[in-house]
Amino acid sequence: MQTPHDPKIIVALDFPSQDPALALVDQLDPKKCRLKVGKELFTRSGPQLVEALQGRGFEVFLDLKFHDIPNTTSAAVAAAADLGVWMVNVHASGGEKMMTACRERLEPFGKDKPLLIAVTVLTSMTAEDLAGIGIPNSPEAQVSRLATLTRNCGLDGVVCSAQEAPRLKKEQGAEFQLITPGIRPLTADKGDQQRIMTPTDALNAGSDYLVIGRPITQAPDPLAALEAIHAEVISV
Ligand SMILES: O=c1ccn([C@@H]2O[C@H](COP(=O)(O)O)[C@@H](O)[C@H]2O)c(=O)[nH]1
Repeated sequence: MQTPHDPKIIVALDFPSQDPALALVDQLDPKKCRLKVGKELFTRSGPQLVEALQGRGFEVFLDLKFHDIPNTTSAAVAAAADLGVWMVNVHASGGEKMMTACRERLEPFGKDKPLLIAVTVLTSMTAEDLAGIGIPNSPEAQVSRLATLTRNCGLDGVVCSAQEAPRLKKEQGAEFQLITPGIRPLTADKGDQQRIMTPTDALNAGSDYLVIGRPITQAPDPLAALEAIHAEVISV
């Protein structure tokens, strides 16, 4: 059962500008969801929007998936920490030195440091896509490998598909956080997502947080869509 102050739903604010994002946010309750700001919205509206969301009482996952040399990436996660975000992420394929540099750079923030998460294999990717970039592993095996690297570097968890959650909880332990996009209620369009799961199945599989965008933001009534998902998952 969820605690009232640890909402499991993270609404992906994939909007082209601040106005439609805030129009939705102003209908939402920070006790029921967190918010994710990704590349499109952040590139348009920047830190000021993140501060506006935090000022409305929401915890923000800054989903910029940093992937660069250790010096650059660790400076970027420190900038995210200065913004006061709840969670920030990097690509695990940036490797051990990069992830370790990021974790170390956040240490001076103490209890105010954001959760540091690494993206494993994007939920839009299949085994064929991995083969296309020279990785012969199945998505599950590649996720598992990158999750082990991530945990060994001392990060808090990974972004993965809920399909990989049972294996990861077994291999990495209960405390290692699993953030899962690719969430699709039964009636929702799959879109470009490949490794998907319903909200209830994802929580039952071991997901700690569900990242949900279009099934809410593109719904005819986004608030009703969120409420329906919230009602579905609150008792899991
Ligand atoms: O592997 C990943 C990593 C990040 N995402 C992000 O999550 C949301 C999902 O949105 P939907 O509209 O529910 O598909 C989106 O912002 C992605 O950038 C992901 O999908 N997969």
